[in-house]
Amino acid sequence: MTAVDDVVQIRDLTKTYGSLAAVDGVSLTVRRGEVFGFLGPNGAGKTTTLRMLLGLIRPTSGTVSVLGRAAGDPKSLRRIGSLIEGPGFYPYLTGGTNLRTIARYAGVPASGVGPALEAVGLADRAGDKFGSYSLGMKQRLGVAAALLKDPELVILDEPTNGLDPQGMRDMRELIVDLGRQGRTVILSSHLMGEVQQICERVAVIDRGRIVSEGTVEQLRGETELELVATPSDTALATLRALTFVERVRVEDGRLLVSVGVRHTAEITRALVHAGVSVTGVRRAERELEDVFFDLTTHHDGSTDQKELSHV
Ligand SMILES: Nc1ncnc2c1ncn2[C@@H]1O[C@H](COP(=O)(O)OP(=O)(O)OP(=O)(O)O)[C@@H](O)[C@H]1O
Repeated sequence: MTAVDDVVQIRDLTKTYGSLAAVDGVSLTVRRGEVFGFLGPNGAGKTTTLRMLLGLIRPTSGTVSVLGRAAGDPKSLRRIGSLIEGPGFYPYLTGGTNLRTIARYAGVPASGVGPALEAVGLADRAGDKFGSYSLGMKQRLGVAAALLKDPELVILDEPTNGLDPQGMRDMRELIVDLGRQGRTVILSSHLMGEVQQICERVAVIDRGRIVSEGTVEQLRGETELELVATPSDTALATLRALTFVERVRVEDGRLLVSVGVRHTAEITRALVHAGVSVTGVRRAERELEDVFFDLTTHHDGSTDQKELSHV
C-alpha cells in the first residue's frame, strides 16, 4: 500500500478545551476506497476529530493530511462531501430547491442535484417541502447535499442518529452504495452493529484516544480462547502467570482467556505441563460489541456502556 492510497493521514492529533483533551494524540489512516468506521461512545472525540479533518477547527497540535493536502485546503475540500452538523435546510422550500440553493452557494453546477437526489432515493419526493420530510428523509437529503460535489471522500458524522429502524436500514444501504461507487467513506457512529455491518476497517476512540484500529475481523481477533480444564484453580494460576495472556475469567466452569490466536498451542502446552487436563479448547467468536465494551471500560471501573446501543 503506497502513501498515495492514504486518503487521510492523522498524526498525533490533539485538541484541548481548557483542561479537557477532547482529542488526545490520535493517529489514524484511511485508505482510498474503504468504508472506514470511527466508533466511540458519546463524547469520545469523534466530531472534534472530523471537524479538524475538514479544517473547521484548528488542532492544538498534530498534523492532518486529507487527499494529500493540509486540512481545510480549498483544493481538497472541493473533493470532500460531509454531513457533520447537518446542513441548514429551509423547511418551506422543497428538497430539490434546497439542494439547488446549496449548489449555488457552493459553486457546484445544478446538474448535480438530480443525481444526488437519485443516489439517496429522494428523486420522487424532490418536489415536497423539506418541512414535510420524515427524519430519515431529512438525513438522506443531508447526504445528498454532501454528494453534490460528486466527492471522492464522504464524511458522515452519526448519520443514523435519531432514525427509526427502517430509516437506519436505508441509511446503511446508502452508505454501502457510496462505497461500491468507489468513494472513500468515513462513518462515525456509536453503534457497533452498524459499523460491523458496513465498515471494512474500524478505529475505536474513547476519551479522546484511539484504543484500537483494524479490520472488524482483527478487532474480533483479539479473541478469547475458551478452555475446559481441571483442576480449574491450577489452570487459572498457570494462565495468569503467562505474560502473553491479557486476561482470564471464569464463566460457567469454562476459562475464557483473552489472548492472540497464535498463542493457542503454547497455552495448552503450559497447562499440560502444569498437570492440568484440558478437555476442551475453542476460539470464542466475540461480537464487536463485546470487544468495544472491553476497550471502553475504564480502569476506574466506569464504562460508557450506558451510551451504547444496538442497531
Ligand atoms: N467547543 C468545545 N468546547 C468545549 N468542549 C468541547 C467543545 N467541543 C467538544 N467538546 C468536548 O469534547 C469532548 C468530545 O466531544 P465530541 O463532540 O468530539 O465527541 P463525539 O465522540 O463526537 O460525541 P457525540 O457522539 O456525543 O457527538 C466532549 O467532552 C465535549 O464536551
